[in-house]
Amino acid sequence: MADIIIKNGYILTMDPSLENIKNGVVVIEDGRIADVCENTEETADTVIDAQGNVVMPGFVNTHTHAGMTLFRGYADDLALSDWLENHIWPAEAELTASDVYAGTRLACLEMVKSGTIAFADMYFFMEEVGKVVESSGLRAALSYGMIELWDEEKGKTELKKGKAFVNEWNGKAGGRISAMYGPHAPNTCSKEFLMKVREQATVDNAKIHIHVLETEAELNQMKEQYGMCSVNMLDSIDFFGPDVLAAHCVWLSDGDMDILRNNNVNISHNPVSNMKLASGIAPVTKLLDRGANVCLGTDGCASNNNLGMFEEMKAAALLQKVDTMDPMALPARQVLEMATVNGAKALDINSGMIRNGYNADVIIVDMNKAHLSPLYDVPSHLVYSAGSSDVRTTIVNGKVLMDDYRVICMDEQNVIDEGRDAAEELISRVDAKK
Ligand SMILES: O=c1[nH]cnc2c1ncn2[C@@H]1O[C@H](CO)[C@@H](O)[C@H]1O
Ligand SMILES: [Zn+2]
Repeated sequence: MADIIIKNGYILTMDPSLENIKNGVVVIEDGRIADVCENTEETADTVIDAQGNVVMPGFVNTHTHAGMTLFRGYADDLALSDWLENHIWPAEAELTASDVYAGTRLACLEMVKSGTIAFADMYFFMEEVGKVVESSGLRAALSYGMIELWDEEKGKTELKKGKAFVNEWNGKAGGRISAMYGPHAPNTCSKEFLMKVREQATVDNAKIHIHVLETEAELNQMKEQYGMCSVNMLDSIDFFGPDVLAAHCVWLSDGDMDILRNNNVNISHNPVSNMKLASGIAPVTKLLDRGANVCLGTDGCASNNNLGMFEEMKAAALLQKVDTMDPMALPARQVLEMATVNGAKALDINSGMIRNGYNADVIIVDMNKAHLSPLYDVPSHLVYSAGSSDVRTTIVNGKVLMDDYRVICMDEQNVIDEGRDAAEELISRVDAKK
């Protein structure tokens, strides 16, 4: 007997070797997808009727600072340097472990509700993030954000903290958690420090998560300091490889794109954050044309201001169209791949497709809605018309985290209340310091 059978749904497999099934069945057993077919004789403890729904792989959000939900709407409409240096960093200086716990719970609640099954996080007090991920049932690739700022002593303690986190958390929660090294960016960490991080990551067999060329200011600073851009500098120290997740990558030359592609670097595109902070437009179409693995991320809630992947997909598609002045650029199907298949590849998890043997990380999207009728083309609706609140059911590792709009893995109202309380106290501490 199977654990879960989802029947009568439109199965959007995202598997290039398996066509979508108009009225199909997904069988889940021991955390894995055991069968994808038109009919089954199999029985299960839980049978979900997905009539009028789309059954698809859940989203992978490849760049977040989950705890920053506490700063949602706190400092908007500012330039990135002003935003970060005068508002966010002073506020983060007051953050406590319990704040990050509350903020991350709020983030995980939002992700479960909006169909995200895994996320790549870079922040502080990462043990708290680990605890929240472990109890929520989600998957995550977690990294302690190391900010060295050309201070050798600080660099040593930062790397030590990063390493302690990697050693303790890599592979935790039955493999749902992986731990990465998180050097913040090439303009906040020295070349020497980045070399040490690269070496340590190889020794520990851990991946690396880093911001790369998010702004023109970073590009200019790097040129002044090293006589070359971030990508060339990182390439000169053999930093790149398929184990690197580079967020943003907005200010790339054609040569940079070749370097990223040739080194199989995973690129997390964050269009909403890039638009909100006016960072620029990443050359996504060119990267994809080269065969680079480009996935999607929301960035933190202070620059988005939510963690919804539906919005992110739509923004990604529209932004490429207007940038290239080509309405055929980044079509719906391709942007869905970025949000699922490519994200799973970046985090090296067997998710992102509805395929036999893959992780049972499945979402059910309710299409029986006014704004989703009529329905001609499923990918088109998912990218251009659907929204986070259309997700009905979220399953991760074969466990139902949200069942028919009811969150099971946590107490929803409690998480909202505690997040709000933590934010209020945090900001009053910040104000008191002014
Ligand atoms: O868009 C961004 N660019 C650069 N840094 C960011 C962005 N969003 C958040 N952080 C910052 O990165 C650190 C994570 O450890 C935090 O300081 C967070 O505020
Ligand atoms: Zn970021």
